[in-house]
Amino acid sequence: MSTAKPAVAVLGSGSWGTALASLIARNGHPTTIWGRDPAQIASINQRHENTRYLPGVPLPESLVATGDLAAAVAGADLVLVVTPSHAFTETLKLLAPHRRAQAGVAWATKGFEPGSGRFLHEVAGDVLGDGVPLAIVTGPSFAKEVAQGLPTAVTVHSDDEAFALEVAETLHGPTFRAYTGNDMLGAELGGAMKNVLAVATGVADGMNLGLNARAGLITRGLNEMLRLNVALGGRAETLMGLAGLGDLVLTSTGDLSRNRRLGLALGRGQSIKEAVAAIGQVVESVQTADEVMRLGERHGIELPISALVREVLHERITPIEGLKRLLAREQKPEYAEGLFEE
Ligand SMILES: NC(=O)C1=CN([C@@H]2O[C@H](COP(=O)(O)OP(=O)(O)OC[C@H]3O[C@@H](n4cnc5c(N)ncnc54)[C@H](OP(=O)(O)O)[C@@H]3O)[C@@H](O)[C@H]2O)C=CC1
Ligand SMILES: O=C(CO)COP(=O)(O)O
Repeated sequence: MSTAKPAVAVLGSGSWGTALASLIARNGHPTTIWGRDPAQIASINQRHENTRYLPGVPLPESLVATGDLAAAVAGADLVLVVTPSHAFTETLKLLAPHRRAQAGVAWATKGFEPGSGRFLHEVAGDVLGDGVPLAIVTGPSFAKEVAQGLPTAVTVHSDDEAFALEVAETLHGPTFRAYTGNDMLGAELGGAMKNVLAVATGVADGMNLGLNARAGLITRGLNEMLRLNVALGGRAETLMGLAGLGDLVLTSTGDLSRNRRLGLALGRGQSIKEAVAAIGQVVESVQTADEVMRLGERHGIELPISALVREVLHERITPIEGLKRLLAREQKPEYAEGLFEE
């Protein structure tokens, strides 16, 4: 009997795709990473380094990079999509005709389909059709730290328990814990919303508003996540775990976060254009803030912090005006009635 581990194709060769591909290759899986930039592909194959997105971090020699998506997925038992949310639908459409019939599809992208606001599991179900095992990988995980082998815990959610376990097993290793769950909606909502909320704490810290303000924003941000999640049918416990609270704390407090850094820059008076250009990588909140607010409006859920982040990101109000509006809100009970009842 063969003991070969399942082959994995990772689609997207930015910082997170490269870090996950490196982890999976180190776990002994034949691993191919697909990207669209020939310079990155050559650098991964020849120097075993992604000089653009993870400079200075050695990658395993067994990791193969290619610019040919069909070739990347031809032998794959599992496909992991790690492109930004704006490229998610397009990447799945490229994948669909080449995916092996038995290969399940997971993704580590955080956000919604821009414009439609659809959840990524809805997009995946639509593009790939029924019967394809789907899973989301999410949780507090900076690419750089994972690539450096620092301890990390994530969670894998799927409606298909066996597939969640398969994906978790592929990722799980000596310094990387992968938990499992079956609340795709809640897990996706947490990963998307924390990016928006991290901008708010970044703005407050950029304005030197202090540690009390930071803790208040994180906690009230969590409350926004919980209320929207419950209205959408997600489970509160998912948001109290790695996919929600865990990632919210990491992204709101860790300066490796691009969304936090965007907030810091805005709080210090930089324009959004300057700040995004200086970061030079994907900053998901810029699109996600609109989609979160559309979801809130559709379901009648008030999201004061997310709303102000959206206004600041569109430069319709300044951070100072945003702060004044938040502080001027009426006094109210901390929790909406029935929030934790299912
Ligand atoms: N970095 C992190 O720590 C984490 C990131 N994530 C999530 O992972 C996703 C990817 O982010 P991340 O890797 O960090 O982003 P990066 O900014 O590091 O890299 C983005 C990558 O996406 C590629 N890309 C952009 N548009 C397309 C497209 N249309 N088709 C194919 N590839 C494309 C870029 O290619 P090119 O260079 O050619 O533009 C680049 O390789 C995001 O949703 C993010 O929220 C989740 C957890 C951790
Ligand atoms: O999702 C992340 C960590 O879990 C990365 O956050 P940023 O996209 O803000 O860098």
